[in-house]
Amino acid sequence: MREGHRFGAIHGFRETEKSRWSEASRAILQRVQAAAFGPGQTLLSAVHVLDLEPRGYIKPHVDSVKFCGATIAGLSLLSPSVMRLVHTQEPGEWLELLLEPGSLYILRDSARYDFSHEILRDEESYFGERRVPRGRRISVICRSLPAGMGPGDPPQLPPAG
Ligand SMILES: O=C(O)CCC(=O)C(=O)O
Ligand SMILES: [Fe+2]
Repeated sequence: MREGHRFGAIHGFRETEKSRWSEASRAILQRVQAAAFGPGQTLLSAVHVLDLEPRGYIKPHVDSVKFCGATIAGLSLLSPSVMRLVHTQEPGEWLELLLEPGSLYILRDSARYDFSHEILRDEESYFGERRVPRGRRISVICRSLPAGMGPGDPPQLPPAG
């Protein structure tokens, strides 16, 4: 489906966009949104749900500025995983995040625009010396809208390949 914002970067996955949630899930999403977004930010109306199989991974990419604003907030569920950020101009500048199940990462401003993000495949899934075996991972991702776009004008994404 809609993967125009990082075309071809994700392997071994299925995904959907979801606007309707149970009351219990809405309460969690509200906590995520309160933690990640400022009052001046408008969110994409649908939340992105990505289901990555144990052998699935995400290659380095920067989400397209056409489809996503300054903030990306992702809740990781089920398997732990390692997210690596690499500066797009200075590849020697990088860092890794250990995404435990139930953890929330927030990529904002420079982390969102100046660094690529990726989820390491099982064979490369180490956090420092620590091996982080990959199982199925589900992420629930909220994004702000690009500036100047209203929530009623969802961006037209190209069809998935
Ligand atoms: O699964 C994640 O946490 C990140 C997904 C991602 O980078 C994307 O959909 O652009
Ligand atoms: Fe991304």
